[in-house]
Amino acid sequence: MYPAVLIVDDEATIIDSLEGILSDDGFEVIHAFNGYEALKKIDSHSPDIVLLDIWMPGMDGIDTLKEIKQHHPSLPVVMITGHGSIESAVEATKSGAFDFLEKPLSIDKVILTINNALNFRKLEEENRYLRKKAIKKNSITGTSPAVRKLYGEIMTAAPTESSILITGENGTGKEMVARTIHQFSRRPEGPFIIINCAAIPEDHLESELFGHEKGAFEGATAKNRGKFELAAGGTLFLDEIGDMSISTQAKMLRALESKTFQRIGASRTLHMNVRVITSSNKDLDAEIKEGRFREDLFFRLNVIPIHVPPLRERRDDIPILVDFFLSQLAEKSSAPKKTLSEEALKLLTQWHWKGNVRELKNLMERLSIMVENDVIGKNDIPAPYNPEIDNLPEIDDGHTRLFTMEKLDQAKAAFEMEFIHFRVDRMNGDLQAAAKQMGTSLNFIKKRISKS
Ligand SMILES: Nc1ncnc2c1ncn2[C@@H]1O[C@H](COP(=O)(O)OP(=O)(O)OP(=O)(O)O)[C@@H](O)[C@H]1O
Repeated sequence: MYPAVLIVDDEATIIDSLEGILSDDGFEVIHAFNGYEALKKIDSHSPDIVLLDIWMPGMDGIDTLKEIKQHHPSLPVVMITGHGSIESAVEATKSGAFDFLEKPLSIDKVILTINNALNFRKLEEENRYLRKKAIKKNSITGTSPAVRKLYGEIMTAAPTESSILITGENGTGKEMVARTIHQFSRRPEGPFIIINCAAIPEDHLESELFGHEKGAFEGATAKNRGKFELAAGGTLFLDEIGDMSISTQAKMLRALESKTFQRIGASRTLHMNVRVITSSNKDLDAEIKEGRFREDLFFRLNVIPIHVPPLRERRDDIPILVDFFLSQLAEKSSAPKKTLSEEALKLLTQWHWKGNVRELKNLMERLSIMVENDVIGKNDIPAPYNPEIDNLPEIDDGHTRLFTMEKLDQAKAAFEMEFIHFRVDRMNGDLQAAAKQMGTSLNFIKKRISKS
């Protein structure tokens, strides 16, 4: 299919000559003599690019451009201008024109500009596609009322510029929520920068956040841009904010209030252009009471609070998450997708999931590697998730000791003792029950135990 170019000009001679040149170059050409006709032709012919004369009677080029951009924001528009009309050119740029062609038109320049615009559009489309894919990959799986409520909160908060504090236990998906907010924010094309306050030594955190000049402190051998600069135009996600020291908290508050900051060792003040999202798995109210977290900073960060509930409070999501992770793993390893038997799934929906979604994700990875069958059964679920499978004791020491024995009888007896004690412990000291389980008599056990 040939790319379609819409030429909009009130001068028939310009249209004729451009039409001739572009048709010879393999473009499909459509024309319009004024802005109104152009808007109609865009709707009826869906051109790939518009060449638009800036000076036209009636609706002029700038007004037509504004209308086009309002209804077709991704359609590239190249303005055709008279020589030296700088003011109109500036206004057209502000209104979203892709480029300019100056009259008298040069054929080579026209073709080059059209191709640039078409390539740019293709790139933009690719970006949009990749972004959609990223959103899908990062999307919060789950249909429980808790997750639906969370989605609602994310969608309300995302398009604002307010600070957001995300709370929730480890592994509940706080980072994922922050990424989703960024993707649906007003700045999705901007960077999403993460800094984990707990993972960075206290004396490095300030320079990581604000950057430093060469020589600002011992070891600062080169200038370094901080995360506030790197996140410009995008979102800065401060994970585990509860671990930030009081002195860094003070600097952070100052920066957020003034919307400016300085690199360490610099005199120049930089303007801050970031959306700040923070997260914490600590109870910040308690931290404030203990004097470890500044209340004024908390209010600054907590303009919109979002709580991510633990997995045990949204067990309905477990089957969906299991299916989601198993699909993801199958895709990654190009192997057939595994499923969980009903009994196996039942076991998992009963577990308390202290490590939340991360723990579930890790278990699915482990099972998909360890289990050969396509259906993962109840017996494949390991301890401690499966109460019917014993949690084996730490036998390493005993193991070594048994293997240092030379005589088989001696090793057998030693093993027997360990085994009996272990089984009796498992039955909370109930010798009768342990004997039954082991298939021996009560007397036999008693004798053995009295020997030890
Ligand atoms: N609802 C969900 N759907 C799909 N994957 C999820 C979901 N929630 C969490 N995950 C996955 O679980 C893992 C842990 O999530 P994430 O890192 O966002 O949690 P977190 O709360 O930020 O953890 P931490 O407090 O330890 O930093 C990630 O691999 C993430 O992709």
